[in-house]
Amino acid sequence: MTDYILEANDLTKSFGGFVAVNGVNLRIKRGSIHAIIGPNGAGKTTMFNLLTKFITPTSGKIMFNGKDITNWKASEIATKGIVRSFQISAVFPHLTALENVRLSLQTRLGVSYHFWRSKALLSELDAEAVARLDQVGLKEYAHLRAVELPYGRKRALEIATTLGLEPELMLLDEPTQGMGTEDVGAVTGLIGRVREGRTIVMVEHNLGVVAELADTITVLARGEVLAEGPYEEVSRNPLVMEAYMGVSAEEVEA
Ligand SMILES: Nc1ncnc2c1ncn2[C@@H]1O[C@H](COP(=O)(O)OP(=O)(O)OP(=O)(O)O)[C@@H](O)[C@H]1O
Repeated sequence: MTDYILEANDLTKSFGGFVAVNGVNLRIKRGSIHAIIGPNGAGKTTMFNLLTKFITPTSGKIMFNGKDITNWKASEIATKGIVRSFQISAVFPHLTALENVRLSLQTRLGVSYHFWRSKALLSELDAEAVARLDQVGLKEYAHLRAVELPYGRKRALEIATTLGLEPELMLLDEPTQGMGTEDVGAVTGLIGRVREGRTIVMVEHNLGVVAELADTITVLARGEVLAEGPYEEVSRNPLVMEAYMGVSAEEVEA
């Protein structure tokens, strides 16, 4: 098995004449947390959508565990161990936290349509769902409907439903977006806890979160890789500072 769970080779995506991602090479090390950052319009979301197969690349290749998955469908990858966190709206608002997690477990086990046949299976699923909720600090919220949960807890629920699918590779799209300091801390801690035994790729704007969690950071700018490395290294890179602050690399160095 290769050291890299996911690799993008010369990945390009054009929308009409506009090149949003341009010849990007990316290697995600097994067991790591890898963050993709960059200023607005850098191509992060496009890259994320390419890696999770929501959109098809114009050219280039994506390899997962050494297998070419470039032409796989989004629906196929989930059953192969790659799970993308869903937007909050995808957590069913009127189901309870427990029911939401149970649904993800049913999806994993392929029992969506006949789960009602077995009471034993249902209680087994319930026990596992409670364990997942406990893992993300939501056990005592199990019987609240998702809509009743505060924002940060909804994100935790979203992560619990993602975990329910037992992903080998978890892709998180801005996990702390729109959160207050307290929730950011809670979700950062949570990601740190659930990383055990898996690889996490995340697009994240909050550099504090990235500094705390990421082993490797890829900085995108104008659709290309500007820098890559650990936080201490990329945060001192004048090209990165320039991209973020809009001053020239020479000015930054001066
Ligand atoms: N479907 C599309 N059609 C045309 N242009 C697109 C499309 N999707 C993205 N783009 C363009 O590609 C560029 C990169 O967009 P993308 O959303 O990937 O950037 P981003 O780094 O995620 O930005 P942000 O931080 O603002 O979310 C932008 O200029 C955007 O306008």
